[in-house]
Amino acid sequence: MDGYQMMEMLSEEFHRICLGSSKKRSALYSTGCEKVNGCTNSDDVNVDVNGVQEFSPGQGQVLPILEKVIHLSTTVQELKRQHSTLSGEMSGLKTSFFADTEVINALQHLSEDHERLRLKFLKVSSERKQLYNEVVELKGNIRVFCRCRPLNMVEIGNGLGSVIEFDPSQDHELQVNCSDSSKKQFKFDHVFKPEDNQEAVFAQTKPVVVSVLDGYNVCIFAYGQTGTGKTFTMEGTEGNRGVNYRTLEELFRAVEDRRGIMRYELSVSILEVYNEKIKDLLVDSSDEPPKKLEIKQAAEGTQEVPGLVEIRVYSTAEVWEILRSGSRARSVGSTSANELSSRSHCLLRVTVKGENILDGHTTRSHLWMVDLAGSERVGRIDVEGDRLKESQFINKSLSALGDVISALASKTAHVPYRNSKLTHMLQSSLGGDCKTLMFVQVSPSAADLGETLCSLNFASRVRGIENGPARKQADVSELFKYKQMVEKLKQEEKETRKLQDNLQSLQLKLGAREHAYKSLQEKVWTNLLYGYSLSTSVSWRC
Ligand SMILES: Nc1ncnc2c1ncn2[C@@H]1O[C@H](COP(=O)(O)OP(=O)(O)OP(=O)(O)O)[C@@H](O)[C@H]1O
Repeated sequence: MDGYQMMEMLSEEFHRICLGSSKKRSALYSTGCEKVNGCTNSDDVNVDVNGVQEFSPGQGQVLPILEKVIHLSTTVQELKRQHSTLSGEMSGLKTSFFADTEVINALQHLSEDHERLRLKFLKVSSERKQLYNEVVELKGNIRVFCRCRPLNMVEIGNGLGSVIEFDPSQDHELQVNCSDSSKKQFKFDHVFKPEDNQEAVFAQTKPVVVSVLDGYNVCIFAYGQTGTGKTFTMEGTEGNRGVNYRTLEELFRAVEDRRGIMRYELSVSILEVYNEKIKDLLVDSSDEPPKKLEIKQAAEGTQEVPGLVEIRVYSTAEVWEILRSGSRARSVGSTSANELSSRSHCLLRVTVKGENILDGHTTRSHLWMVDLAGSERVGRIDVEGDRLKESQFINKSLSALGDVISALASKTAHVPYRNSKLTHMLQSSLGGDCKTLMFVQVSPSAADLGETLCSLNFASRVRGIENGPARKQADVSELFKYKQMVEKLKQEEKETRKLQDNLQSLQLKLGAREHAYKSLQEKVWTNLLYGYSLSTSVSWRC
């Protein structure tokens, strides 16, 4: 029972007792009713002239009533005292609250500042996005990196030397020593030497992958002969993680960085294209035959694969396991796991849903990371039966990919996406505003010279059409200017975020004070009302 309920009960009790007492007095003095003989205990009964019995306190009850009256008077006094203390507290709080005009004014200013900064931030964000996009575009929407693996133990043991030379002053060039003693020069957007590690590779890749958070579709693929390091570059190993894992790690980092401004949802799918059939690598197909997956055109013009598993990911910790399980499923059912892996295209798709908290703008974009099938020519492998069929499918899809990239780079009206499952699936992420990055992987071994030249020629065609030397020359100074602008905008973005945090904490403080004030006010009013009614009742009844 709380204080108010107790007061209420006491008030009723008091009222009942007083009413009984007053009725008794009236009966005694105005109607002349007589006390019934023999009724001497405390529950005396009076009988009026009409024979109606009425409860009335006898002499033995007067004392308890008086005691109760005294007790109630004390309670009322106590309540009055509490009320006056609370009133005092309330008026003190009222004074301090309203006297604190500085805080109120500061909050008003902050509120205005917040609105101004919010608008500025939206403008700056959209400029940043635009500039960032321009920077990536200036570098080329289709970019080609070349990575050369080190000679392996077998090659060294066989006394094979490297046919590839790197000029230390040229990050973008390599030279191949041909068998006829001639030299062939190749130029790419970046060349990674055998000693370049996974960090160095990702440092160059990062600007492209982050575009997916701004709503751009991105496609990265590793192309090259079997054993040249496509899987090493894309997947890597537990202690030497590749582009796939590092990309997700970077995306989580950037998502955290943009918290409070953008809300993101990241999910991953892993699939394989083998002999022009799509297989979901995140489905356990050991129990039942795998579901047939097809590419469908969605209403908004994007390509979707209905039924493809998408796993929502929240942190890098769970990503590695998902990537490993996808990779394990890739080799299931193969008599020679490594060979099958090189005969299929493995695709990791990251779907990013973004929402700008400030203006409600939403985006949905895909980032594809593709470990392509080995590009070696049919002549070098077994050309009978299933292997011949596999090789034909691989050749067909790789040349379809080459055709698509060439068509995009030369801006022809028709882009032949539908010539293979691979290019059809990647349609929404190749061309237009999308960023494409190709890793051409090569072996330095003299034994692989022919394949190395084939891969480098293919990659040069992909790159050459898009980035003519004249355009690249003109872009360098512009690029520098844009880089500086992007840095400045990033700084402004940081400051805006800091101000927003300050405003938020001030708003919280104000809310807490308002709440305390309101609850105190309520308490005072309730006490005032109950105390007043009780005191009135007591003084009136007494
Ligand atoms: N840059 C590198 N540094 C060190 N080791 C490398 C590098 N690139 C490749 N390797 C090693 O070479 C071997 C073959 O690499 P990997 O399996 O990645 O080639 P691949 O092109 O994906 O082959 P496949 O087409 O069969 O899938 C692996 O043992 C890998 O660790």
